[in-house]
Amino acid sequence: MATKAKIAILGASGYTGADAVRLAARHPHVEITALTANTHAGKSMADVFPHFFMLDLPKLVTWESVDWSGLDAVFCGLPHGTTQEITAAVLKANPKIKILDMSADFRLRDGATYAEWYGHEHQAPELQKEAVYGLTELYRDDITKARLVACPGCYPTATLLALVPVAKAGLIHADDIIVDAKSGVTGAGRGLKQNTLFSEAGEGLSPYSIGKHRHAPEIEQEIGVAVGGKVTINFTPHLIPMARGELCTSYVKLNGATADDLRQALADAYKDEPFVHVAPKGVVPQTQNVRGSNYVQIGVFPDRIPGRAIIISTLDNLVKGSAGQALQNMNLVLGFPETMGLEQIALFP
Ligand SMILES: NC(=O)C1=CN([C@@H]2O[C@H](COP(=O)(O)OP(=O)(O)OC[C@H]3O[C@@H](n4cnc5c(N)ncnc54)[C@H](OP(=O)(O)O)[C@@H]3O)[C@@H](O)[C@H]2O)C=CC1
Ligand SMILES: CC(=O)N[C@@H](CCC(=O)OP(=O)(O)O)C(=O)O
Repeated sequence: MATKAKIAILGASGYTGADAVRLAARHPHVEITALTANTHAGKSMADVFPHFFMLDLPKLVTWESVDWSGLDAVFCGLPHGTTQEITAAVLKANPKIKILDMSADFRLRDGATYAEWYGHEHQAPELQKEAVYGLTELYRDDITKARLVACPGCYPTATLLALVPVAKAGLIHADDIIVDAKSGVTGAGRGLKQNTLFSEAGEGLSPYSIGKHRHAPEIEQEIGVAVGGKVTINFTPHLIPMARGELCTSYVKLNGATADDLRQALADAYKDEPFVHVAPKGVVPQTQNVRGSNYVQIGVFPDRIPGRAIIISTLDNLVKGSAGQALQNMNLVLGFPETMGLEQIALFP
């Protein structure tokens, strides 16, 4: 594409939308043409996010007032449940536009599973069928051809990148996986919530949605695709007192393999992947190694219990866990080099 691609970012007054702005603003082939908000519509981006003082950005408007003609791609950083009808309206106005959805609205492939976990029938079932699951490293070819990319949640991205290659190779028992996950509080969005107040999240570690988090069926769906069968996993997320970052510890039962075999299988699977780093033996992944970057780091360790291993994976929930992966997918659907605009090194410490 010779001229710059024109993009809109829906939900730009939220955390994922703002990180999409941060990344897209420095992408050499992108022009940010429209930014939307709900309660913040009418404000400038610098009013809502003062750290954008150096950028000349469009004013925040409601999504209904955007002119979709002439746009090449749209990032959706909207609460789950709101994106289905908005996406349908956008695609009706411009059927050629590419959608990079960061919400959960199009990730589950099965309508009944969606209704069970999200409490209502899907509002755009045809689009749900059309959507491609946007975990870049697993579905690159399909994403390249897609019009609607359902970018995975932060927990599924971290977990699936750690587990899919070893489950697919039969090195672990896919029906005996325990995932213990921790997320920084930006994972819960920018809206005011009691549990993300500094006084309540700042000095504690809180498990939530124990045994029933809506990302469990998303993870099960994709491990199920990898092994060709139905699987159930045990998944417990925790809110941890840091702004951004996520770390998942997966406890697995080995199927005649060793921890070294798992590490080698992961290293082989990701040897050409620009954003997945399989740590050498003994190197412990930590959130600081990936904060602010689009990288994922994975480490494998033998368990003291014979026949078991522990896989640790970490990412930044607002980058590889949402806006970065969406931009990576935008690069694919618009034909730009996949890593363009995404090669920032982690902000350490
Ligand atoms: N935060 C994270 O780490 C991750 C989030 N996600 C998903 O991405 C999506 C966005 O998350 P996040 O950025 O954290 O959320 P935020 O709550 O920070 O932002 C939500 C955005 O959506 C706008 N909005 C809210 N309601 C409506 C509506 N009814 N119609 C139109 N716009 C609306 C808000 O506008 P206003 O501010 O003006 O009210 C705001 O711009 C969610 O689906 C989330 O689950 C996915 C992966 C990681
Ligand atoms: C800390 C926190 O609250 N995290 C969010 C997950 C963020 C995310 O990835 O949610 P989506 O599936 O909607 O994209 C949660 O547990 O619901």
